Amino acid sequence: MTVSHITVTGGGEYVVNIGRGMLSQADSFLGPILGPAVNKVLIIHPPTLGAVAAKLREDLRENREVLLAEVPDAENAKRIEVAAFCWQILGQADFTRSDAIIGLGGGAVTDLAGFVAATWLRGVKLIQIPTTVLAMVDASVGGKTGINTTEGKNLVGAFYAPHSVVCDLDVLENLPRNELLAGFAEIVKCGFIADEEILTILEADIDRATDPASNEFQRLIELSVGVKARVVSEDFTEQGQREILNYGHTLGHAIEHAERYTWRHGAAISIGMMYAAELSRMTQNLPDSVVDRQKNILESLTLPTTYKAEAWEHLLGTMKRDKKARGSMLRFVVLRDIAQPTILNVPDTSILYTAYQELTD
Ligand SMILES: NC(=O)c1ccc[n+]([C@@H]2O[C@H](COP(=O)([O-])OP(=O)(O)OC[C@H]3O[C@@H](n4cnc5c(N)ncnc54)[C@H](O)[C@@H]3O)[C@@H](O)[C@H]2O)c1
Ligand SMILES: O=C(O)C(=O)C[C@@H](O)[C@H](O)[C@H](O)COP(=O)(O)O
Ligand SMILES: [Zn+2]
Repeated sequence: MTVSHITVTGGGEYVVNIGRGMLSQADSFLGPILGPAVNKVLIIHPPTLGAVAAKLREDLRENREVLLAEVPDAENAKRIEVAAFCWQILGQADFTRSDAIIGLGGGAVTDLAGFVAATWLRGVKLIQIPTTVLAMVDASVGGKTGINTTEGKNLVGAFYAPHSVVCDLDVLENLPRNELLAGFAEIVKCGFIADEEILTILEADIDRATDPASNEFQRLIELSVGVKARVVSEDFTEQGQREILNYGHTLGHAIEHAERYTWRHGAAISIGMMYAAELSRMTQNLPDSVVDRQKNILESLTLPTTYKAEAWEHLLGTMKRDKKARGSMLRFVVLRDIAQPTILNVPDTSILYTAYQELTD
């Protein structure tokens, strides 16, 4: 079993383990990570991972009590009612501050599990076991946890770092292809905001790059986690630098809201990144070649890059609730060039509409 380790220091020091075979030796690998003081573990998981969760429970239960919380699939997990369901299980099982929560699932579950761990007794040990590409490279690392409200995406949450992250690539075996490709949107994001090697690997051979069995795939996971780890270690609570991880998310989150959370996060972010690139071309002189390069890479992953013209007013209204906004000032992450992100303050929304017109079918 070869496992690489990336250390993150934001919000406490922890390790992201990336490799294969870790879950097949769950007790010998996860036991020491949980530690001897943990008597009870709650594994929060979606229905699709019921069998994986049950196996994990069998492997871990010899030395501790293990409970399962099956939560609704995908974005339906990120609701206050679901957090309350988890709190109820923890309360009824007398979970104390020396016990632990495992988030086993995609980004929706790791966001929820993180929020539950941050809020139960004001914080219990959290181990993230991401099971989608997106959750491995992004959601499980960095400690942004949260749920949605009727008004928008991730509007309630906490910064709460995990104790450890376990990315076992073997778990991706049954991940549907469209989910796998959607996760690549965040990998592309890391390439454009911080690390051109990611783009080079994607362009060299997209089939190998997206094959979970290939070395290129593992390298992309490691490079992307590396980008995230560096950024969140510098700025855990998003006082500045961390905002670059929001490239493509201002419009992307508004699209997710407009689509009532039925779209994959990565698909919405793909369009959002094209929008940010158009804004960058208009305001930062981002070369046409970079905008075209981003479009080509996203299209090679079959990710969407255009959206409905008639949606603009609704999207603009939702973007005003973006966490980067300050008063009536919308703020966007834009690029001066590859790996040169900066913030664009937008007092006048006319420029936003002009850029949007470039995206419409
Ligand atoms: N906290 C952060 O920093 C951060 C970063 C990026 C995204 N996010 C959040 O992550 C969420 C999106 O995450 P996602 O794309 O992983 O989606 P997701 O969690 O909804 O999972 C996608 C689908 O894949 C299924 N699935 C998960 N693992 C599987 C597996 N191994 N095999 C088969 N099916 C599997 C799930 O049941 C679900 O239907 C969004 O809510 C987004 O806001 C958070
Ligand atoms: O970790 C971050 O910081 C990010 O912005 C990563 C994003 O990919 C992620 O989607 C995050 O959940 C967005 O957070 P939000 O603060 O814009 O809600
Ligand atoms: Zn994201």
